Amino acid sequence: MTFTVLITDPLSEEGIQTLRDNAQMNIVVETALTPDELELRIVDANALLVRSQTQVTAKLISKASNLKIIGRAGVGVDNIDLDAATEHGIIVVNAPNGNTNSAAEHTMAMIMALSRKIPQAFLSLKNQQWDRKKYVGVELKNKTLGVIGLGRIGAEVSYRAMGQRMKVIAYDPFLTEEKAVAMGVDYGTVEEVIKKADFITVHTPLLKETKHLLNAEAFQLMKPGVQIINCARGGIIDEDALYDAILSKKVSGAALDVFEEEPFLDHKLLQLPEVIATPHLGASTVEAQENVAVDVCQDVLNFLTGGVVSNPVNLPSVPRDILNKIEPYFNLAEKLGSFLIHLTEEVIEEVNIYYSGDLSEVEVAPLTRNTIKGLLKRHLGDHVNDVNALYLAERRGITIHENKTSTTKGFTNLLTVEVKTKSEKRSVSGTLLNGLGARIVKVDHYSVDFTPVGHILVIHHKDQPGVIGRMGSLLAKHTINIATMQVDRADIGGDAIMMLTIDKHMEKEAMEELLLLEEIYDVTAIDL
Ligand SMILES: NC(=O)C1=CN([C@@H]2O[C@H](COP(=O)(O)OP(=O)(O)OC[C@H]3O[C@@H](n4cnc5c(N)ncnc54)[C@H](O)[C@@H]3O)[C@@H](O)[C@H]2O)C=CC1
Ligand SMILES: O=C(O)C(=O)COP(=O)(O)O
Repeated sequence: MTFTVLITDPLSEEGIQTLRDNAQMNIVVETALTPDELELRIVDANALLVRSQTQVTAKLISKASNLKIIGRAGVGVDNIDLDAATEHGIIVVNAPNGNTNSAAEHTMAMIMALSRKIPQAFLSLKNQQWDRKKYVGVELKNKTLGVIGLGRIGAEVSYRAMGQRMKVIAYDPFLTEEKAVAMGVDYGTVEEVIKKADFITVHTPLLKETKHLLNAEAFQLMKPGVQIINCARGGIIDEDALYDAILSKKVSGAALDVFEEEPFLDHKLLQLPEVIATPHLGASTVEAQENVAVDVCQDVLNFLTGGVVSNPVNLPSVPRDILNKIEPYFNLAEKLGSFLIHLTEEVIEEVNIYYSGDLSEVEVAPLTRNTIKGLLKRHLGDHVNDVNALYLAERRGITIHENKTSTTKGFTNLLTVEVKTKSEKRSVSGTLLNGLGARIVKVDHYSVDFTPVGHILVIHHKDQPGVIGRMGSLLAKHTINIATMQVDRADIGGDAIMMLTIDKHMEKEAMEELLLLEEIYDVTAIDL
């Protein structure tokens, strides 16, 4: 099988080579496509690789009928419509670690260039002016740097600023006072950071909550003469408010690497002598580009060849050691879901999943996704996958509860899935037997033991002599060979169940004839 990988932003060749080395990958590099051209090219793509420039909109995703994965060679995924990708079952991966250092170094370069007006002085010198008075700067030593967003880059910038003998005060929703002390920074609320800082640098993602985080109101609270740095995302700072704050002299300088609209050739902020800027160069170093391209291409390759990805954005990331423990259960979970969905024809309102024994001690979210994937596939088809299973269930109003219990019923691990509809509750339990793989061991309250593969018949009947023989003869008449068979009953002469695995698909006609047998209440044929 060949996979088409479409690359639409410039990516380091070192990364692309990882893909080229695999004979299954057909690499198409097209870095100058218009949005209309991209809509045509996306149709054949199985993977799309981008940086910040390609806009991966919901409209584009709706045309991407063969797309399985979007790889972002970098951190920010605000150019990708994540909801649309998730809804279409497309996994999004990024490369969050490879450009941290470069982005932090660029931020420091901007702070130093800003404080000493280096770009302005250079420009003036190039214009044959030897002007020393105009370009008097300020020292960084003993000044306070306010850091908003103390993640990977924010932290690296803080350490470097401390090296310049700056004081650092930071705000991040995940920052505790203890952690701040351990890092050597002061802890503050956004308002405290904004009020106390001589330089303010933002390092958050662009989210609903961070859009225009620095707005007219925030500028009001700042120290007169404050200097502003944005090497994170355009939109975190309200550009109109920054423009006004510079004109009013509240802000004495700003260094911007990113903008609300990119790319551009003309921007009103660049008309102001207090503003220095670079065209989104934070991650533009040889090292960072190599790192992010290698990381993201490796993840794309892993995903397309059935492996596990390291940096999923629209799936919770599970550490490798935990994944190793739960991966063997993926098939069991999906099979239980696929089996159970056949036991009811009513609308499912609730799913309860019980994890017991060994399973009560591990991270089970990926197993829940596999179970729900199995459940939904019968009616929604093969486009249901790990990425969109929970989203699709939620959209259908199905509530899902995960429960961990210590009741193992003698099994070392037991996974029970129960569905509730308006009028009934159906359940199935399975286990992973050492060396024997997945087994279904309970269907509703009946004990059984069979491998959930192939053609399965679930027959509810009255416990009575002769019924098994009549059923066997009828299947023989239709040349249906029984591979395995189990019987269990509630009471002698009461309700009973037969679980059969058969060697071919059960045709409708044979089903109807089985139902004519007076002791048989219902028959469900399941192909797993
Ligand atoms: N200019 C460039 O070329 C580059 C820009 N970036 C951008 O830098 C930003 C940060 O990247 P990383 O540090 O790698 O991400 P990260 O995820 O490690 O850190 C982001 C931090 O922002 C915090 N945060 C979220 N909402 C916040 C809020 N309302 N107030 C304060 N903090 C908040 C998060 O808790 C997190 O700790 C991203 O927007 C990324 O896209 C990253 C690399 C290069
Ligand atoms: O990684 C990020 O978030 C960046 O902003 C880098 O963007 P780029 O890959 O250089 O277009």
